[in-house]
Amino acid sequence: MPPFQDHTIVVLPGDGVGPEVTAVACAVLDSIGDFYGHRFTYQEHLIGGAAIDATGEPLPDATRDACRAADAVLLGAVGGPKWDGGKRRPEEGLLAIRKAMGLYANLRPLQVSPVMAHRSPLKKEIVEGVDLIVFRELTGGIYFGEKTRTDTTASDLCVYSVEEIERVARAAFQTARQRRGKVTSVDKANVMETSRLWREVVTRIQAEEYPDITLEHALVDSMAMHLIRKPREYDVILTENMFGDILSDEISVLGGSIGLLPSASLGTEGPGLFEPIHGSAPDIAGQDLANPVGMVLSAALMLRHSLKLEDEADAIEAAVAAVLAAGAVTADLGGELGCRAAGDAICDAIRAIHWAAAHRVQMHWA
Ligand SMILES: NC(=O)C1=CN([C@@H]2O[C@H](COP(=O)(O)OP(=O)(O)OC[C@H]3O[C@@H](n4cnc5c(N)ncnc54)[C@H](O)[C@@H]3O)[C@@H](O)[C@H]2O)C=CC1
Ligand SMILES: CC(C)CC(=O)C(=O)O
Ligand SMILES: [Mg+2]
Repeated sequence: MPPFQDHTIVVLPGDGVGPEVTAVACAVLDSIGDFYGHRFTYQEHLIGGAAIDATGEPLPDATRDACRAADAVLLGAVGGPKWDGGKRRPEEGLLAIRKAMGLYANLRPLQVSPVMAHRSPLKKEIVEGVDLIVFRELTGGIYFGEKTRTDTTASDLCVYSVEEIERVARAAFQTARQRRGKVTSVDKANVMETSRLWREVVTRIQAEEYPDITLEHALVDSMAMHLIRKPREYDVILTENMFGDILSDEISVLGGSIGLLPSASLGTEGPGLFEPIHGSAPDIAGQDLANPVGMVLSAALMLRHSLKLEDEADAIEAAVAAVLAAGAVTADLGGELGCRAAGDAICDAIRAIHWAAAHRVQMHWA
């Protein structure tokens, strides 16, 4: 047996279902570590509402410093009604950690297998075989612009620089090169100046650096409709912060539940941050009802992108596919398992897959 390789993972459970799903992801990582020779050390830190309660701040300095020094960061979710109307908001902590770590590209992949298509509320023939990835710009746009408020008015400023658009566009085009070679850039260039700049920059980057990639532009309102009517036509979807936030929740319906979708937030250097696309789900928090799959698949993305452990990431994805096919699922997908039991099923599948592989090797040698 080779010596264990050590990896330090900062875990930010956050609020609501966050602690439930991050606990499952860590258990799945431990199962993978047992078979592939890795020892994951988890450093838990506060963020969001839990951090406000403990320190008054949604992103304490200790959390920010630990994230910057980690090999990678796993995050559950933040927010909830408890903090609505408060002086500080949990969501500020999430925006601040993304900015502090320079995570400008948020990747939200979706592949709809036949078994997922069967559980989707949309027609099977529309969703089966969907294989797309959203590249959402993550540290610019209206979420980060100046905010003002008087008794009678409120405003949120939307700002994008050429450089912010160029770097996320390059990331999307690079990925398209390894996929089916098509990028759909989504904006609102018929109305918004930031979208006109977005379209000009994306068009130039494609012409100058990625002439082999097919680029099409779509307006966000009709795109919301096309994604439900003909989702198989899309490969890489490139868009700004708020549009990407909204469209990726929409496409989660294609796969049957928002609880299934993972994400990777990446910058040019330094550790990535990995989180499911869903929020803190206060309506089901604390009841062992959350689907942990989006969080577990985020851990797989962490292995692939930050730790460069491709086989280990593949093994988690294979185990998740096996449990979904076996119907070992939570209530959002019509199943009877709780969050913890769904996690146990994934760990069991990892053991079964590993045992079968080892057994085949022995039989081959015999
Ligand atoms: N990344 C983050 O931390 C995010 C945080 N939020 C915050 O979360 C709070 C709740 O926001 P909502 O709009 O309700 O969005 P949400 O994503 O938390 O929940 C929307 C619906 O999906 C369900 N759902 C979400 N995750 C699920 C899972 N893993 N398994 C099964 N069902 C799941 C919920 O029960 C709810 O019915 C808000 O405070 C919001 O600001 C929202 C989005 C992202
Ligand atoms: C809660 C937010 C800051 C953003 C959000 O909804 C997301 O990143 O999915
Ligand atoms: Mg969102």
